[in-house]
Amino acid sequence: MQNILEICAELIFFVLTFYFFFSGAERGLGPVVLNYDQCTSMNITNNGHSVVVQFDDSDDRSVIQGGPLDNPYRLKQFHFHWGEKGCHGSEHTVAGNSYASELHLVHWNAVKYKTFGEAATAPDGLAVLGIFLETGDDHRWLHVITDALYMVKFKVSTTVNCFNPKCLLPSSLHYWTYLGSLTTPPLHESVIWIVVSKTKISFSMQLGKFRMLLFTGEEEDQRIRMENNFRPPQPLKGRKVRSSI
Ligand SMILES: NS(=O)(=O)c1cc(F)cc(F)c1
Ligand SMILES: [Zn+2]
Repeated sequence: MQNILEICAELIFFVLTFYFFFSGAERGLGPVVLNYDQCTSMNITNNGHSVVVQFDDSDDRSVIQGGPLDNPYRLKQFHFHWGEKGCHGSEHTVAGNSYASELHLVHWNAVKYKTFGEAATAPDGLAVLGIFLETGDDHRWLHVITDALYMVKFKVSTTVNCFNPKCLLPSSLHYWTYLGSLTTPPLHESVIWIVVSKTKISFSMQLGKFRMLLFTGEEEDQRIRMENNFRPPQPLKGRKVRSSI
């Protein structure tokens, strides 16, 4: 009887070791690598929800790869979420703490899918790099974007040439990653989230320029300020969050 129990215990130990070794739970996360071309930005748009800078994604000139990603993902656009005051405005929190704003760099899996729209509905379709913004000294390169915001106060678009968003990113990209969803409707569960742990972008006067934007168009009677365009964090519901550190 004793021998049978010992054999069962060894068998269970072997199965669990095999699972953890091959499940990837222990596999280290490598660095995330950004290869952005200097001149693929096209325009900046107030789309009535946020301010979005869109990129030419017809080829692989601007991609993100490495880390949790199995192949390169093409840069499509970046946009921001922010609050009306204080340190509320980010869509992720760290140990329960939120930040004034959060930058999202949106990429799509052009290796597996033909269009962004198709990728946006697939579980491995999108990779969004999230960077926290906090109030402090104004950021030397963010002004290239914030100086253009007056041109898109209403729901309009204007050109932006040769803006490489890599200038907004921290030097060391330590991150957390998990499988999640778009944070705005249609909320597709199609995002590999990569949230940078070290805030880099600080802004104070510049944040005020985001809060001067309007949700409404020039032709509309109402003038509604664009603020609090963030979705509060949602329950993890069993999602595994992995750390690169
Ligand atoms: N906020 S988000 O990055 O999840 C996002 C990205 C996107 F391309 C479209 C969306 F509706 C929402
Ligand atoms: Zn977003």
